[in-house]
Amino acid sequence: MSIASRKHWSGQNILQLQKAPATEPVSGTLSAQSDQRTVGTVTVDDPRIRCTDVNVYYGSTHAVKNISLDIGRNEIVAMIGPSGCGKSTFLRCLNRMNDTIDNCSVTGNIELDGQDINDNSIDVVPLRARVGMVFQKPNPFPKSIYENIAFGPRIHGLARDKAELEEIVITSLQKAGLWKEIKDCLDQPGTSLSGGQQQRLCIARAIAINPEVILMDEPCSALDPIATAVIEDLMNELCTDYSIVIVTHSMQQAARVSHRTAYFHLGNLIEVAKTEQIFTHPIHQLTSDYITGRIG
Ligand SMILES: Nc1ncnc2c1ncn2[C@@H]1O[C@H](COP(=O)(O)OP(=O)(O)OP(=O)(O)O)[C@@H](O)[C@H]1O
Repeated sequence: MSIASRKHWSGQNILQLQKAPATEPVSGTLSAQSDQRTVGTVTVDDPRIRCTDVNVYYGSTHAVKNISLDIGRNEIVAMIGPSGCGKSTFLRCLNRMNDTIDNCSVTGNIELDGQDINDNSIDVVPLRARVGMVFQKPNPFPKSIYENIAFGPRIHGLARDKAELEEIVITSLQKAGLWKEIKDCLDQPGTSLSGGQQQRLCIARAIAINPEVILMDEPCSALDPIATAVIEDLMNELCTDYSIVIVTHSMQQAARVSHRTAYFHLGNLIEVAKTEQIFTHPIHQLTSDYITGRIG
């Protein structure tokens, strides 16, 4: 399905809002001075992930402040906001990637299918398979295309034999929209692919270990517009099987791909709402200022 034929809003009205003169007051918004409780509904029915009162500290720096947010099943949630507002830090909480950072501590509660992911009994290796991650810069292993995909299922024991492993490799590459392009060169290094193909290889690698959620941290920032459009179309297809959380600096991208958008500012989650509403009728003054380019 192409971006144009998506069932959710495709972002046509953003520019209209961005054209508003910088001095024009935006009616019906809360003032920037009001308290920083999140505007909008942070919960959804039967969430895949439920975050409650999450705080993250780097030493004495309070980077994420008391954030509560649900991620629904088959939902794409975009996180937007100015540089340094805590989007990536919050994203990394969802599969405990912050555990790898020395002075980083996380408080609050994060549940995946009702299970506390920070509980002592949780093994982060299977957790990170269930909540996969795609990074800003494609990072294929220095191995063949085939091995990039086969490695995860092999170490997680997902295939009983070679034939099953091969089937996982093929299915994952098909789901990532890469199979037709590379089916005749599976032995070539993953690094020999173009940037956009490498990013889809990384998505296929995440898919191969049966994730429930895929986290994407600016997955298109190193890609050209055509490769970006391919990834965006792919996200639209993948959300029939997975929940997706994407951090993006591109409001147009958030508008095109996401069902809900969360606006972050200085470590706070300011507002969360259906994407169309955020970009056409934001409630909070800070959201409105960001959408209209007054802060950035
Ligand atoms: N490893 C780290 N050690 C110390 N402080 C950090 C670390 N990573 C991030 N920070 C700080 O935490 C805050 C939030 O950073 P984060 O990278 O999460 O923001 P962001 O919204 O994703 O920014 P950007 O859009 O620029 O990627 C910033 O003040 C940043 O300097």
